[in-house]
Amino acid sequence: MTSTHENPTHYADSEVGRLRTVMLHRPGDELKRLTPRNNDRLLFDGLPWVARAQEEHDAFAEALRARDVEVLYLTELLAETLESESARNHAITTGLSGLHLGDTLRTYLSRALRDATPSELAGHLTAGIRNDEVRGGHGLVTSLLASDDFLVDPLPNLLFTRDSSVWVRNRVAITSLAMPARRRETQLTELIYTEHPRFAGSLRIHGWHAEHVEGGDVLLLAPGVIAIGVGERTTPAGVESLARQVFHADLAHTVLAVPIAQERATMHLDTICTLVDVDKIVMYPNVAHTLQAYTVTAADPAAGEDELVLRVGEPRPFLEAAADAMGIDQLHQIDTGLDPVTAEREQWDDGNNTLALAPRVAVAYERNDETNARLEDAGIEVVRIAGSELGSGRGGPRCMSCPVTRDPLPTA
Ligand SMILES: NC(=O)NCCC[C@H](N)C(=O)O
Repeated sequence: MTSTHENPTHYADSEVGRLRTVMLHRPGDELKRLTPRNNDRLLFDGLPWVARAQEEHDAFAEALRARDVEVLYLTELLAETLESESARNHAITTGLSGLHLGDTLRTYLSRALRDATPSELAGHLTAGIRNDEVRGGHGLVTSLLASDDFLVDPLPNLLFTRDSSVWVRNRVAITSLAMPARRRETQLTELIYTEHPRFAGSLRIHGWHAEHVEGGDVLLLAPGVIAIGVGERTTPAGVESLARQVFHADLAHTVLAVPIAQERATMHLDTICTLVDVDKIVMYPNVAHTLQAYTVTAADPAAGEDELVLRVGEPRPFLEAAADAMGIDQLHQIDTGLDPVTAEREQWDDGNNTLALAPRVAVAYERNDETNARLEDAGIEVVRIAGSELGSGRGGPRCMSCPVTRDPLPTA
């Protein structure tokens, strides 16, 4: 294993503590699977020019390394994980569990994948397997499926590592993705966190089979305070479940459940707002005044009961509820764009989706001129990256990064 060392500390208690280690996924062959007929189902708005997307992503990774951030690549971690035989067996069994395969084809593919090298297997699990790529083993299912049907779906949204796992203090939450096109991603992140030596012994919360929670909805507003968007992806039951777990493990004292419109433009809370300082948030102004939050805290279990009781407040304006929970006078809002149309365009282009590298330093797509100018006016250093091709999957710097280690912020 060359790219990683064993058992370092993994920890994140905020959005803005100095970023030390991040997991990215360099876009690969899975993006070459996108066609005009499957891109909607696979949650891409267009067909990215893959080589350019890779260049843009390499520049993103380089900008992080230039700030002394350790970059881990999901595919490298996966290939290293698959060196273990138990991990290979598990990955093959779960990867081929779809009922559309049938027993004959499943057995054939399973034998073929057992002969693959770890990096070939990682490639098949991420780029998928098309019917016409199967040589031999022909049976009823392969004959009846169309030649370009996928036997194992590609995972083009692996690019958005934010969504498939979240570190909350020293625990990692394996999320449970709502959209069928993304569900298999968390089988891979779970495998990495279970079997890769770097993560051996990591404590866990949640799981891919649990209520839907996506990482893009989870914002670590401050140590002990977590905002969770509830909308197209994370469900009310998902928030309840995660809140219970973070309280039970003493990872947070307050969860803010934040309803967001169930639309593609606002698929996750981090498409609407992200923190750029301990008390500054870049936010889509068209929703800022209507965004509400339910403040959730834990009460002691009733006598004779084990289960934590969740105390749920009345809905309040999000910015007020957040400032109260964070113990600050005000959470200052920096608007995306100057007028509603620019704001709508820049929100769509992930202007709100920044990745903080430290308090007052954030990575942002260069295309969002007005948002970036407003961030700079507010004293934020903006590290601009290109995203013309990366953006076709509808995610920005925050979506494309899973912080594994950030320096702790002092508790308020
Ligand atoms: N946190 C995020 O907003 N992630 C972006 C996910 C984009 C992806 N194409 C999706 O629809 O899930």
